[in-house]
Order: sequence, then structure tokens, then C-alpha cells
Amino acid sequence: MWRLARSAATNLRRFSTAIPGPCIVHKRGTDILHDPWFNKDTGFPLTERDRLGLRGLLPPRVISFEQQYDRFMESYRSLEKNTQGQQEGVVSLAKWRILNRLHDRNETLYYRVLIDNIEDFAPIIYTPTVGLVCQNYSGLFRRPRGMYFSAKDKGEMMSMIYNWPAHEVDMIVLTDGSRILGLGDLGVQGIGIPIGKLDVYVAAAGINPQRILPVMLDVGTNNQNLLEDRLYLGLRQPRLEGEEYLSIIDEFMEAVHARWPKAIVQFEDFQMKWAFETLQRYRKRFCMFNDDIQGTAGVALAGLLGTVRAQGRPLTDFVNQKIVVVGAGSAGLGVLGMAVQAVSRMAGAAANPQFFLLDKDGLITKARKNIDPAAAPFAKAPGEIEGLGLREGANLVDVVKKVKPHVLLGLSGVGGIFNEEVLKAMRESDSTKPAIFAMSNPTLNAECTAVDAFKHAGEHIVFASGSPFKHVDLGNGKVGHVNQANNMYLFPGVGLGALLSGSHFISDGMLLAAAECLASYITDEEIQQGILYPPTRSIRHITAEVGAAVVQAAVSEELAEGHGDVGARELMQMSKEEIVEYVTHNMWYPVYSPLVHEK
Ligand SMILES: NC(=O)c1ccc[n+]([C@@H]2O[C@H](COP(=O)([O-])OP(=O)(O)OC[C@H]3O[C@@H](n4cnc5c(N)ncnc54)[C@H](O)[C@@H]3O)[C@@H](O)[C@H]2O)c1
Ligand SMILES: O=C(O)C[C@H](O)C(=O)O
Ligand SMILES: [Mg+2]
Repeated sequence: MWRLARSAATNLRRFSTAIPGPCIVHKRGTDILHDPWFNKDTGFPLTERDRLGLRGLLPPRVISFEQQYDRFMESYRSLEKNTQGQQEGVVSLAKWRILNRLHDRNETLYYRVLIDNIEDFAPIIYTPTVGLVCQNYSGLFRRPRGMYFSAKDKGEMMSMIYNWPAHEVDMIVLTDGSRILGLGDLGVQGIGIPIGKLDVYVAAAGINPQRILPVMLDVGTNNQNLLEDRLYLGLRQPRLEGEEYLSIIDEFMEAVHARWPKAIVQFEDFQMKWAFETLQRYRKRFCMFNDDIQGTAGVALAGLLGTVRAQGRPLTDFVNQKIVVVGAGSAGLGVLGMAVQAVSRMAGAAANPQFFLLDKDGLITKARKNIDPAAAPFAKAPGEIEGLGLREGANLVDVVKKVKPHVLLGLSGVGGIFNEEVLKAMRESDSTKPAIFAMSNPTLNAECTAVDAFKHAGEHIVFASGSPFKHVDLGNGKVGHVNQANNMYLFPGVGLGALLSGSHFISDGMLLAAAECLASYITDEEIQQGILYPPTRSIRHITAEVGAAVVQAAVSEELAEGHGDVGARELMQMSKEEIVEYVTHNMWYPVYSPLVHEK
């Protein structure tokens, strides 16, 4: 395993004195102060104020970047102090507002505070607060961010795409708002998700914020409350369906490809039917992936392999693990698809994985009427479950009691579905260290809380959740470790690696390499403490490694065509260490660059 020193994690360049290269700006005066890409607020040096026509437009004192940083953090900390004891949602939204104001004003400072304080700020700009932000979007809306394409724009997208001010775009996150976290159809309000995901791209993968584009494709909403809400900002019409729907997505993808043929497009929070359909439709034509299907699968597989190690078993024992997956949507099916691939690689195609899949109607078997074609490959044959006393539609408690699974993994979007009875049934698991993954987001939609998991299933479990929970005090100085099993550990590296490889599409091999890299990142000592994933504070470091693994896989599959000055041949000649260096070197880091005006 190749890796940089882990200590070099996030603050790598915080105190670097290297002079950053200049940045060309085509504006002057107040236009610069109003542009968060270039604005430095009171940080503009006097010479720059002269050069850019800013003299007199700012108070005379020049404040250093570090002073600005400290001033922001002080106001953030006093907000924390002043809101102590208030309702959690109110506090989170207040924190989101103060961060969002900075985002709107000065992106360099915003991303620096985000990178340095990612553990504190990820739950605000990302899951879970981002869910609350989406729910309250109409009320919170002050200014637009990203682009909005609606069903009314049909035929216009090819020209609209040129309204975006940046010449280059590397990363696009796209949603149609139809399945926002576990919150359902939020229509245009779902734009908060691409914004949050791209913030993670900047913070974790070092994608330049001037080269990101959050996109909302508004094809209507089936959420009656929104349709009746007079402040709703999206199209007030039911969602387009069938060919009408696909023609909108087709047009958008063509427009993006025409302007930025190398941009990576991440599909996010599409309802299941469109998630699978669009993935199949575009994955070989464009450089795109579906984060909920493929990103989640990789993160879950890394965690599942970790649980095998936690039991003190060799990785190949994965083929014998009994895994109950609750939720047969885009995420659950994505996870099972990748897990089955892993089993067949380990034990050959004839292997018979012991995976059990449930949806809202219980255990899915081949006897299920109108079974979803995407779920069909994972349906149990009657012969496989009769011996266990199970049948089509068996409920969760029964399944857990009878299967005695090694792992119980929830991607159902249903909060609390791992109730006391289910968790207590996990005490009878055949594993020495049963694992519980409550992966649904946001927090209230998690299948169980961390406290309940340790209380009811036992202190020896391994626990992971999609949204962050605090570690659990088990008494006597013992701590129940809480892992965050969230695709944020994977998608930034997948996007970054795909971009830097120059591959025209994202192959299964590239995704698998990402998952394996994440899985092998954790040491045996950490695994023994129930740690399956790195802490959020090392996300930039793990992302560099995942990105490098993705580039490496693209090179070995002969898909890599290079990026910028680095061509396919150079990539092929690089050692693993050099690829990590290449990736790290290409990660943007927020510092004030000297601005040079050009007409
Ligand atoms: N942690 C992560 O990284 C991550 C990644 C992707 C999705 N998620 C979360 O997973 C959840 C599901 O996402 P999705 O895209 O698969 O959604 P989806 O709508 O495609 O699927 C939801 C599935 O849950 C099933 N379900 C509903 N009620 C159920 C019940 N009572 N018992 C059993 N199954 C039930 C549905 O039948 C469906 O199969 C969301 O909350 C989302 O936030 C988490
Ligand atoms: O957004 C997240 O936190 C993870 C995931 O993509 C989800 O849809 O829940
Ligand atoms: Mg998602």
C-alpha cells in the first residue's frame, strides 16, 4: 500500500510561505469586491488596490489572511456560545447561515476555514444540516448558486450552458431533486445537495472552486405541499415521466459535453428508477457516475471488508458473511451489486453469497409478484430460505432472528426501523463482532441511533452511520466507536481520479480500486477498536489516495489519456508513489493569489 505520511493530512500547506502564482481577473473595482471567487475583503494589499481600482473602496487598514481567518472563527465560536441550549435545528441553520454568508462573499477564506475545520463544518454544509437547508430552501434563498435547467428550457440548453461564467468546468454534480437524502421529493429545493457535495469536492479533493458547477434539473415535483406552497421556487407541475423526462436529461448531457467535454458529471439523489436508467444510458458515453449507487457501494464494501477483519478472519471469509440489507433502492442495490462482484472475485462465479434483501414489503424472494428487475438478481429462491423457516415478505425481526447475520445494513430511509427488538435479535448473531450499519440520512432517518445500537445489540458490536453521531460512552472508560459510513469518503476521490486520468468513462475497475484503497487505509490496530473508516479530518489525505488508486486503475486498463500537460505515456511510466504525488500536486488549496487585471 502506497501512501503519504498520514500526519500530513489537512494542514499540509497552512503555514507554507511559497508565493502563489498570479490569477487573471477580467474585472475591476466593486465588481471584484462582489465576486466571491476573487474577493479578499480587507485583505487586498495596497498595491493591488491601486492596480485594480479598489483604492478608497475599502477601509484603509489591510488585514492579513490569518487575521481574517481568526476573526471569522471568533464570530463562529461566539455564535456557538450564544445559541447554547437552543433547539438543535435552529442552531444548525444559524451556523449554516454564517458559513453561507462567507461562501457568498469570499470563497478563498470560506474554503480555508472549511478545510481546517472539516470535522466541525461537514455536518453543517453537508449531511445532516444540508437536508434541513433543502427543506427550508424557499425561506433561506438569498442568491442563486449553480445553474437551474427546467423543463421549460427544452431546446435552449445548448446556449444556456454558455451563461455560466467560467471557461473551464471540471466537476458537475447534478440532481433532479426527486429523492433528497431520506426526505423524498424536494423538487428544486434539492439544489442544496449538489452545492454541499461540491463543497466536499473542494475541501477533500482540492477541485478548484472556480471549476465546479452545481446543477438542478427541474422537471417538476410530485410533492403536493411544495406544489401548493406560494413561495416554492421551482416549476409548479407534476414531474415529467418517460421519454419526456429522458429527453431533458439527454439535452443537458449533450450541452455539457459540447462545452466541457472533459467535465465529470456526478448524478446525485435521483429516485431509483431514473438513477439506474440514466447510469446505464450514459456511463459509456460520458464520464459520469451515480454517487448513490456506485459511491455508496464502494464505501459500504470497504466497511464490510473491515468487519471481516474485525472478526479476526481473513478477507476471503467475506464469501461466508451473512449480510441483511434493508432497503432495495438505488443505494441498497448498488451495495449488493458490488458485494456480489467481490464474492465472485474471491470464490468464483459459482459462489452463493449469503445476502438477504428486504424492502418495504419484507424479505424479497423469487416468489415476489412484480419484482423490480434491478432487485431480481438478489431475490432468494424458496429452497434457500425454507430451511431457515423464512418465506416471501418475512419481516425484519424474523429475518434477523433466523438468519443470525454477521451484518445488518440499513439503506431504507426509515428512521428507527432497527428498533429495540431488531437490535436485541442481533445479540444472537453468528459473528463474534456483529456489525450494524445505519446508513440512511439525515440523522432522523437513520435506522437507529448509535446509543441504541450499543445499548440493545451489545458493547461488542461495530457501528457505522451515514450521518454523524457522537462516540458512545459505555461506562468504565470504555467507548463505543461511531464510524461515519458515508459516500463522502469515496466520491471525491472517484471524481478527482477520473478527472486526472483523463479516462472517457468510469469503469468498474476504477470504482473497485477506490473501494479497495479505502478498505486498506485502516490499520489492524484501528480495526480492533471498531474503527472502519478514517476520521473526517483526514478526508483530504484519504481522497488523494483514493484518487491515485483510481488513476492507477485507469492506467492499467489502458483508459487513461492524461490531463493538462501530463499525457497517457507519462502516466504509464509513473510509479505508484509518483501517481500519488501527481494527484496531490493537482489539488487546489486556498491562498490569496496576486490578482492581475486583463481586459
Ligand atoms: N450513507 C450513505 O453514504 C448513503 C448513500 C446513499 C443513500 N443513503 C441513504 O439511503 C437511503 C435510501 O436511499 P436510496 O437511494 O436507496 O432510496 P430509494 O428510495 O431508492 O430506496 C429506499 C428503499 O427502502 C425501502 N423501504 C422503505 N420503507 C421500508 C421499510 N419500512 N422496511 C424496509 N425497507 C423499506 C424501499 O422499499 C426502497 O427499496 C436514504 O435515506 C439515503 O439518504 C445513504
Ligand atoms: O448525501 C449524503 O450524505 C450521502 C448520500 O449521498 C445520500 O443520499 O444520503
Ligand atoms: Mg446522495
